[in-house]
Amino acid sequence: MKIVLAEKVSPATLAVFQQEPGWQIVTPDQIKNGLAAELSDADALVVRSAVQADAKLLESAPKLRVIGRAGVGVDNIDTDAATHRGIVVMNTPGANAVAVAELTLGLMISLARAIPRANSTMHAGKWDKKSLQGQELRGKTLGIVGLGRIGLEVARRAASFGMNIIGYDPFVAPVIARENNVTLVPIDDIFKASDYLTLHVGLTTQTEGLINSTSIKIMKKGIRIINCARGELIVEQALADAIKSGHVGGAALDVFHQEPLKESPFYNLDNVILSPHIAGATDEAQEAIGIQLAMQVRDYLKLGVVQNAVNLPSLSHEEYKEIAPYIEMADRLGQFLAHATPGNLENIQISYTGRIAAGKTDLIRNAAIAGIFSSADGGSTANRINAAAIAAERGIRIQEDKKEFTPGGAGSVLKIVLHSSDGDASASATVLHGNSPRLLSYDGIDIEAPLHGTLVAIRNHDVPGVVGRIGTILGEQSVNIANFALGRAHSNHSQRVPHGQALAVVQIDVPKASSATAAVDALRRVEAIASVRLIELGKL
Ligand SMILES: NC(=O)c1ccc[n+]([C@@H]2O[C@H](COP(=O)([O-])OP(=O)(O)OC[C@H]3O[C@@H](n4cnc5c(N)ncnc54)[C@H](O)[C@@H]3O)[C@@H](O)[C@H]2O)c1
Ligand SMILES: O=C(O)[C@H](O)COP(=O)(O)O
Repeated sequence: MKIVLAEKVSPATLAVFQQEPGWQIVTPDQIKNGLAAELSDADALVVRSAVQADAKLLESAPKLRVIGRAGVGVDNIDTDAATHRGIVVMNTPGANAVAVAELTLGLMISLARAIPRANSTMHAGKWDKKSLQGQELRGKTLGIVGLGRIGLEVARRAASFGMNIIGYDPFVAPVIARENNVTLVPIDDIFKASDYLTLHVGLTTQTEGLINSTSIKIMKKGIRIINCARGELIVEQALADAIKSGHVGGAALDVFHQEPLKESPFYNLDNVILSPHIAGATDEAQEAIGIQLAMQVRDYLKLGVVQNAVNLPSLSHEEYKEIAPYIEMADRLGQFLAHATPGNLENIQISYTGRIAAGKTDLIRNAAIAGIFSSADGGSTANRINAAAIAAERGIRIQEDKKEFTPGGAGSVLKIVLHSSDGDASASATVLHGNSPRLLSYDGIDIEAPLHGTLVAIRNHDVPGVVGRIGTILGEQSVNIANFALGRAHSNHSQRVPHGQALAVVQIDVPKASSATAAVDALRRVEAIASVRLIELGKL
């Protein structure tokens, strides 16, 4: 495996990767011919906030499977382009929350007590005591926009200063706010009531330019604004103008539209404190982030475990372990069904029944689609990350339904129905003995067959002698049978399979048996034959 660390990460990050025998780790100082060239054979890319992992850069990384963001914000990564290419993007939520919260409190106190100016005047040999009288935080109103991991850490600390805390976050439960002494209010009330306003939201189309000339106008005179989230949340010129006019009493900014900051409307404004995007940069946070990210990237590359992905729902290690056999089963079921089904695909219907229906099913869905595509077109680039996106691009509709509880305790069953130009085809499967994928039905005929190795699916007339002849032909061709499963059509079962037909799914010990299957196909009483080879895909 080749891991490219495009930005400085803690030594602990490197140590995790270095423990893997044979893994090549490229550190930022070893990147001599540009990042794009380095990525041409890389499996993983690790970035912080400076490197722009855009669509163009990703084009130069044909083997890339994962981008690890050592931190929280992923606005420097084109996650759509990554998803399209089947690349998982993962970050380390929460690992730097305390670091950012502590700097936020530090900046609030610095604004209240003009600590930077006290320091610089002293270093200039001045004793400027008279101009340095400040205010207390106690009793002031703090408005927090974004009550996620960082926002709540800020709230807890601000409460100990005796501040009144109001917050705005449309996605937080009132109980969480209450438990952290935060009163939830509409965003305009945050602007109107806050003495201090701190931003802790990610950069999205909703949050970009949140602080602008219009929102500033309704803010309380003298408000102080702290931004340790993303520069683009603030229209910088509007804030600088409001500070110059005295409407805004001060600002402390850790993040900017352009980083590194080269020129700024905030330069030389006395009551503006600037820091170079250091809110998350503490020894403790970087150590925690580095170890967490390296382990996530390693586990994904080695085991396929997807943790803290931003382009797929996150799974804990335990959740992943539970659904991993169903992911594999879905892939094989998709392959089986697509191989055995002719026609142009229009619609894929995936039904989850039992325990799997209660959990996160995106990876199972994507694996099923990837399996279908891998059989349908040999050169498919669909994988378990991008399969649903590729289906959407191809105009293939995906329908999903879930039934958590089933009468009779049938366990977890996945059913796929392919609607194609030639009609419908369906198959269902489950996992037995912990990790053995089993076919349960095909085209409405119940059967119980292993979903691995090389399978030959044969539809024949349900009359005596056919099964024996199939066995004889395979034997004559020296094809050993590993498993022979039989099922029969019942009336009202399937329109595709008329009553009086049977299904045999034969697992054979050779990867190909063209002459044997041709001989079986030639049997007078065999209605149809489809040869299916299911490949052991391993983990992602
Ligand atoms: N300066 C730094 O070094 C630094 C370090 C870490 C994080 N950050 C930034 O801080 C941001 C917050 O980090 P976090 O770990 O708390 O993330 P988080 O995902 O835990 O919290 C973000 C919160 O914002 C809320 N939210 C989303 N849209 C909103 C909207 N329109 N209005 C109000 N709230 C909204 C979400 O519900 C969530 O609770 C990150 O996205 C990142 O950009 C900066
Ligand atoms: O989103 C984050 O985690 C912060 O912006 C930290 O960015 P950094 O890794 O470049 O310090």
